[in-house]
Amino acid sequence: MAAETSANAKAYKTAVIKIGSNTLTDDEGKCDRAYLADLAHQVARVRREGWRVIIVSSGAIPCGLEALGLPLRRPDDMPTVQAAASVGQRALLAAYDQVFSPYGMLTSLVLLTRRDTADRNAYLHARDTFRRLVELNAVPIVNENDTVSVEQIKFGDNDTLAALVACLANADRVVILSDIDGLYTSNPKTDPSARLIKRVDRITPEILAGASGAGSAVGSGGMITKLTSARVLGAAGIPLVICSGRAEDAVVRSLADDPIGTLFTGADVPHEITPRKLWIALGDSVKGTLLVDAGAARAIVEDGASLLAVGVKNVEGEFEAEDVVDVVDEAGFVIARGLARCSAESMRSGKADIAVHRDELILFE
Ligand SMILES: Nc1ncnc2c1ncn2[C@@H]1O[C@H](COP(=O)(O)OP(=O)(O)O)[C@@H](O)[C@H]1O
Ligand SMILES: N[C@@H](CCC(=O)OP(=O)(O)O)C(=O)O
Repeated sequence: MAAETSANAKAYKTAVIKIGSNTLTDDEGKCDRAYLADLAHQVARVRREGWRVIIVSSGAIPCGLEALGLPLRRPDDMPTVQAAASVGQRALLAAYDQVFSPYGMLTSLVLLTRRDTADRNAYLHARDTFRRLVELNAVPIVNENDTVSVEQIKFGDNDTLAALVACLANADRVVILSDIDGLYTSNPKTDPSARLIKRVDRITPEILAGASGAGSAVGSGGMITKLTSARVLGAAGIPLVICSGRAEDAVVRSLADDPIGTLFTGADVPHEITPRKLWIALGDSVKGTLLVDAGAARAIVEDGASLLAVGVKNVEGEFEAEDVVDVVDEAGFVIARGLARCSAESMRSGKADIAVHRDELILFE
């Protein structure tokens, strides 16, 4: 496959396609090779239409359990989970290779933990590598490095990882292939009156209130992590489609603007998301919450100002300076995420001046 030069780097669009474990496995919980073959066919089609594709694939753990002949449900002990991920990641990549190579598509493997994008240098390396892989026309298969991930450096779900990869790769669209056919007004598995929402221009408090966690023993994150990812992608101006991975031609339709699932349109005027801001948004875990008054909320959202401590009405959680905190408005809606300039204790004691500097604040609104 010929490598492209950077001179024609804009001749294609980049899609990040995230495939959940439920989508990738059959009813018994085994890797569904027929499904992967259909996926490869679809990827080959969209590539002919000018898309370059990065796949964020779950499924290492179930595929490892299958290969090891272990019961096909998530083990309780971490060493078995991590060993299964190690065996399964290899098996999964072999399965991808088998279905992609007949189309002349070359796969690559990228396994990440939070640590790999945690400092600016590591982040920039990851960004450059993704962009180069896409330029070289490879199909990167990305997953969390479950074999070495421990709690402190875990993304924990591939929805977050997909959003991070999309921002790193400067993607034009993200598709989440899920076990559900889109975002509903509430979880349809527990609420029969839930309705599918076909288009979302803004993620409102009502939409967030209707989202809950994973709906199966295999999936992780559920709709909550998808919506957090959607907000970051929205701020970056990257549209997202969430649809059923099992719907016919799901990938082709999602990239062809043929209505399917739920489309999150993203901001018309994207915020500039610097590497540091992206890391704040997705790279670290949130340690506390700052509830701000209406004036402070307006100042940060409308004027792009820093968050001053006088505007913070309540500080929740115990955090130190440089920890990640959510900024919520008086209704409890998360409007931004940022790095605390000082500890929770100093904010409560009124000693602080700036609570979060604007260069370290990512706005979701
Ligand atoms: N508002 C909602 N709309 C749709 N699904 C929801 C909602 N709230 C929670 N869910 C749950 O999220 C699940 C999808 O996420 P998840 O379990 O992580 O699977 P996957 O990895 O296949 O995407 C759905 O099966 C559903 O049970
Ligand atoms: N990294 C794990 C999957 C984690 C995950 O997010 O799963 P899912 O919610 O099914 O997309 C694996 O490869 O099995």
